[in-house]
Formats: sequence, structure tokens, C-alpha cells
Amino acid sequence: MGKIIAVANQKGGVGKTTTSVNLSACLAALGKKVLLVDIDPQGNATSGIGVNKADVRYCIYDVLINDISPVDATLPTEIEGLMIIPATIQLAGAEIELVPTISREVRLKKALEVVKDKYDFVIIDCPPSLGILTVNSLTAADSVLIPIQCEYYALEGLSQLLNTIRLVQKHLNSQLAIEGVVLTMLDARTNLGLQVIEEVKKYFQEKVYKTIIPRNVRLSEAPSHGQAIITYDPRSRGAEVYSDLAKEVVGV
Ligand SMILES: Nc1ncnc2c1ncn2[C@@H]1O[C@H](COP(=O)(O)OP(=O)(O)OP(=O)(O)O)[C@@H](O)[C@H]1O
Repeated sequence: MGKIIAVANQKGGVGKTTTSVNLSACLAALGKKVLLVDIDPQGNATSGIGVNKADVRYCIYDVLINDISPVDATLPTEIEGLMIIPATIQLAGAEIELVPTISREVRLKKALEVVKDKYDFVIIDCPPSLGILTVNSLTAADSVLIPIQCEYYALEGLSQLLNTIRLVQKHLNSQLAIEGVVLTMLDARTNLGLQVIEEVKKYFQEKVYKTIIPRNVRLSEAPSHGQAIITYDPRSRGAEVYSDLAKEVVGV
């Protein structure tokens, strides 16, 4: 049965999309069947994996609002074993449009129930907010993976995220677990990152992955070429660390 992992942190720019795309691609490279779900209106995971948004017929908005089947909204990617349900800017209106709908928090869960069993992993790239789209993702998920950037304000805002997770566990999804915490964008030139790692480890203990994602220019270039790092530059440090992270997630 497929495992659904929401990649979430309401803080912007911490590496949610980079982690969602590259973890998904590396899981597929390990032979897993993976569905990447882009539920961020910016649609960066969609373009980052090479889908031209102008060519998208149905996106996650249609699944959530127009009752389009997730099967019809699923597109192949250039990576074998990796499929995507894309997002387009249409999704920006969904937060408001979902408000008057019945069971608005469980719409993604219901949709993913239809396709979950076809995949080993479903990875959801959440938007930088704790609104209804993130709540839908946490409600649909078996677990949540939290990227935290190795910077001075790393832990700021985490209490709101953990509070939201607790509320979802209490009212919507008692099974929701913390999958793990991945530290991102470590800058080896300063000591600050190492101090942040210690702080985050004190807070999340064994939930912190051994793999730490360094700043790597190839990781920031790959999305503009519509590629995951393992196809854009398979020999880069970025490809190496996301492959290591995928192995940790699989439990190798
Ligand atoms: N390890 C890394 N090394 C270098 N650049 C990175 C790395 N991880 C992410 N970036 C860059 O940092 C920026 C923010 O990353 P990303 O889009 O993954 O964050 P996000 O949390 O998804 O952002 P948002 O909150 O806007 O959805 C992007 O330009 C990305 O290319």
C-alpha cells in the first residue's frame, strides 16, 4: 500500500519543492513507483520536473474543486516510475473556493484514496502556509516530512506547524506521524549551520535525518532546466545527498 508523505513547513523558501522533486525522483530511481502531488499554487514542482503548465489539461485544482478524477489529472515525467499531478496558478483561488464546500478538509484524502495503491510513495509538495491546502495535505498523509533551513531563524514558526499537526491529529487524522526532519541549505563556510543542526537535533532528536542537504548550486539550477538533480547532474553533491535521503526514507 502506498505511503503518503506531505512535505510541509509554512515558512517560505526552506526547500520544500527542492526536497519534494528530488526525493520523488530519487525514490523512483530506487525502483519505487512515485506520485508527486503539487499542491502549491506557485506550481514550482510542476515546472521543476519539466511539465509545461500551458499544456496541462487538468491540475490539482480540478481534482479538489471540480471533482476531476486524480487519474485523469496524472501526467508522466521524464523519470521512469515518477508521475505528477501538477498545479497551476488556478489553485491560488482554491483556499477561498473551498470554504463553503462540504468536507473541505478531506477532499485531497478522498481523491488520493483512489490512486494510493498504485504507488509505493505519494509525495505532496505543500504551499508556504497553514491554510486549507496544507490542512488537506496533512489530512491525506500518513506522515509529514519537515524541511528546515540551516539558518539563524530555523526554528521560528515551527510551533505553529507542530500545533497545526496536533490539531489535524486530534480532529481529522489521528494516524498522522512525523516522518522526519531534513536540514537543508547548509552553508559549509560558517559555523552557524552547525549550531542550528545541534538546536534542531535537541528539539526533534532521532527524527532528524542523518543526511543533511548542503547548499549546492546545481540544485538551484536544475529547476530552470525542468529536471530533477539526478538527471540534470547525476554526479553532483546535490544528487548524492538526495539519493542518500531517499535511501533513509525507504529504510535502506
Ligand atoms: N540545497 C540547496 N542548494 C542551493 N539552492 C537551494 C537548495 N535548496 C533550495 N534551493 C533554492 O532555494 C530556493 C527556495 O527553495 P524551494 O523552492 O525548494 O523552497 P520552498 O520551501 O519550496 O519555497 P516556497 O515556500 O516558496 O514554496 C529555490 O530557488 C531553490 O532553487
